[in-house]
Amino acid sequence: MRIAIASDHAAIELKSQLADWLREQGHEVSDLGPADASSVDYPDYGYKLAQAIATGAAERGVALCGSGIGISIAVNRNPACRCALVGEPLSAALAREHNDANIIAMGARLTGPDMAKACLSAFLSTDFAGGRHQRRVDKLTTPAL
Ligand SMILES: O=C(CO)[C@H](O)[C@H](O)[C@H](O)COP(=O)(O)O
Repeated sequence: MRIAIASDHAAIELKSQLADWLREQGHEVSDLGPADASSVDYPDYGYKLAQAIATGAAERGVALCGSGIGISIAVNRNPACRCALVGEPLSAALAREHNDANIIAMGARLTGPDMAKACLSAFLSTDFAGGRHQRRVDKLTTPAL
C-alpha cells in the first residue's frame, strides 16, 4: 500500500520507527518530514500529508505529533481526509470499519512504539464495513449547516 507519514519534531523518532517497520512489511512509504528534530509547526506537515491523500499520491496516512491532537486537527481541515486520533487498536480498527478513516493520528508522547505498531496494524488490516456507515460517511462530505 502507498502510505504517507508526517510528524512534527515531537514525533520524529516514532515516525522513523514506524516508517522502517512499514517498509519491512512491503509498503511503499513516503516520509513527508520533518527530516530532523528541529522545532517545527505541526500544521505545516499535516497539510503536506493531507495533500498527499487528496491528490491520491498516498492511499493511507500516518500523522504524528506530541499528543496527536494538533496534527489530526490540521489534516481534518482537508475534506478529502478522515483522520482518527487513536491510542489503542480497537479504536484504530473501528476508525476503518465505521468511519472509513484514511489517516491515523497518534501521539508520540502518549503512545509507545509497540502500541503504535499495534494500532497501525489494526488500521491497515481492517476494511470499511459500508452499509449504514457509508450513509454517515457521505454526510461528512456535505455542508453540515
Ligand atoms: O500539537 C500538539 C498538541 O496538540 C503536539 O503535541 C505538538 O507536538 C506539541 O504542541 C509540541 O510542543 P513543543 O513544546 O513545541 O515541543
